[in-house]
Amino acid sequence: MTHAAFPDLRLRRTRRTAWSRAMVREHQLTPSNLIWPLFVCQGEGTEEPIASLPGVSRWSVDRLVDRAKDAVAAGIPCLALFPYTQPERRSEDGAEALNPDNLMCRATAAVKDALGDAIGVLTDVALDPYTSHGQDGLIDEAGYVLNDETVEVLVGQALCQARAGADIIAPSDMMDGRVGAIREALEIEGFGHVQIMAYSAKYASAFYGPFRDAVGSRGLLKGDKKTYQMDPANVEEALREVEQDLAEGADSVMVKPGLPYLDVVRAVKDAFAVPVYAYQVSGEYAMIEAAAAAGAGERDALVLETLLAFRRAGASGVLTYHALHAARLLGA
Ligand SMILES: NCc1[nH]cc(CCC(=O)O)c1CC(=O)O
Ligand SMILES: [Mg+2]
Repeated sequence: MTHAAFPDLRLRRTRRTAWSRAMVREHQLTPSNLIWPLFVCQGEGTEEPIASLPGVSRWSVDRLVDRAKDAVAAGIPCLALFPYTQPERRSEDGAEALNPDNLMCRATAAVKDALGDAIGVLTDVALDPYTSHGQDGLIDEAGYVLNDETVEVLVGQALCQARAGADIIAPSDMMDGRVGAIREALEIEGFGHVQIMAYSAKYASAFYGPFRDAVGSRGLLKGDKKTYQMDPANVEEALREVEQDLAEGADSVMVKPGLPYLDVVRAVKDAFAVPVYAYQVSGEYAMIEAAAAAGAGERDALVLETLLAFRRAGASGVLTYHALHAARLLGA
């Protein structure tokens, strides 16, 4: 019923003041929704800026611990660690992933030694930072990534990370069956408490470029990852991937990239009552930074709006290179 002069529905009424907007806000973003991905490099006192990710650097283990302390102070509950492996330690079979003294293991142990349970450490399981060909697994003569042979190595990599103190193992390789194999090995080896966050719906995306610079695999990678990462056209297949990883023992699942795949986040959240995470990946970060640098948008507002969008889509949390900045904005 509408009167000539008075609409009977005034949705603007509750938007009039900040206090009122706060009262009717449907979704919240807090620092506890953020996971901060950090890159680790060799050395001491070292910071190596990454050109394609302005504002993001690789840190030597000692300086990584300082970043972890920053995260704790800002209320971030978890870090995700990625190594830049020295070229001479990369090989066809990625054996460095199994070295208990590799950069990832040393970084994980250092953060855990310094901070204990004040912060969680999530470690990435996949071979691309360690292989001389940049693929996430072992390849045959034709360059095809072998599934079952790769899973065996990933199990060893996961155990290596768990022994170093990893709290959450995050397989990002997209091999079939790796979650179950890793879960079983963790149980047998006494790591029943270690979580698995599965990169379940990981797409073969054009948004990973700066990450490959950060871990040093961009120049090495020949071809693409389309025989294991998902086709951006598919969403039903994402649900099947998630279903399988949950059946195999994943504690939480991830959709990656983030913003272009919010529909997938929502579909997964609606279909399964589990924690769903999204990865706002390197190319998304770079887009926001480029927009801000070009004066096309205001950085802080772009960061907070995009992160809130993940919450609206149903994500429990977001992996984002803006985590520290966002957490500080939210805490202010
Ligand atoms: N296992 C590889 C891995 N783990 C996380 C990212 C990308 C993250 C980002 O772009 O921020 C990738 C890249 C890839 O699949 O090539
Ligand atoms: Mg799968």
